[in-house]
Amino acid sequence: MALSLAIEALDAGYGAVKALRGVTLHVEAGETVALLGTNGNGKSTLMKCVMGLVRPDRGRLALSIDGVAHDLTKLSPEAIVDLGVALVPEGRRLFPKLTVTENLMLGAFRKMARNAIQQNLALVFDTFPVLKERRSQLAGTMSGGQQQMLAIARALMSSPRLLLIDEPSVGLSPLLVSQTIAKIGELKQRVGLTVLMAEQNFNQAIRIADRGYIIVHGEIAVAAQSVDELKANDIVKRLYLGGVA
Ligand SMILES: Nc1ncnc2c1ncn2[C@@H]1O[C@H](COP(=O)(O)OP(=O)(O)OP(=O)(O)O)[C@@H](O)[C@H]1O
Repeated sequence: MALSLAIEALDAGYGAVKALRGVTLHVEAGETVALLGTNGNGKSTLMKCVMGLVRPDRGRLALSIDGVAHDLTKLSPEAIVDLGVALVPEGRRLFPKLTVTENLMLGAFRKMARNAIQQNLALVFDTFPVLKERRSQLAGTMSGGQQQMLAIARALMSSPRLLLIDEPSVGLSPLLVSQTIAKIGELKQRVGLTVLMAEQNFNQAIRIADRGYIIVHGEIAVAAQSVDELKANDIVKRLYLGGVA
């Protein structure tokens, strides 16, 4: 199944707060695209728009699945999950008093066949052995890194083709950030996912990204076709690489 995402001239916000202005961005099937920006620049809002959790004021938001376009602006979050999109939210949003397995089961969706759920469970336990070892442990008692793995694994339970990952590095030590990013890269190879990852951590994100965008004050300031192009950009040098633009 070939799935791609196209966002054009998107405006979104919260009343008087204009969080996104004229955002145009695309993610092609099989790509890993980084959406880079510091706090409050609109990354989470963009992810929520794709999931149907925030309704845009203007613009186009569409998935193409095997050449058939689906307008996401009119669909419920459940219908968007049904189409093969899943979000790993910022701050994980796990259920701390539920076990690892219970959290995972909540990621599977209602209409899924029992054997598909079992297959997904086997896949995530194989990908994240620590979750298998700790499957009966309460999510809230696990380390930050393990909780991030669980949040990613839970999103995988709905068999997504497009995974949106919102700031996987938040609250993790440098080593755990590195391990989490490597795991996302590994997963991508393994399951053939398309990934849009919001990150503040430029150097970690570009380890697995094919290309990236820089978002500043709700607008796309840089759209680069490759990581090399991103690194050579003057705005990127100024913001992330300590250079003088
Ligand atoms: N529920 C909300 N109500 C009002 N304003 C909001 C809401 N959520 C976000 N905002 C504002 O929208 C803007 C974009 O926020 P957003 O969370 O999308 O940015 P971000 O780049 O993901 O940063 P962060 O990492 O802090 O989440 C900010 O000015 C923020 O204060």
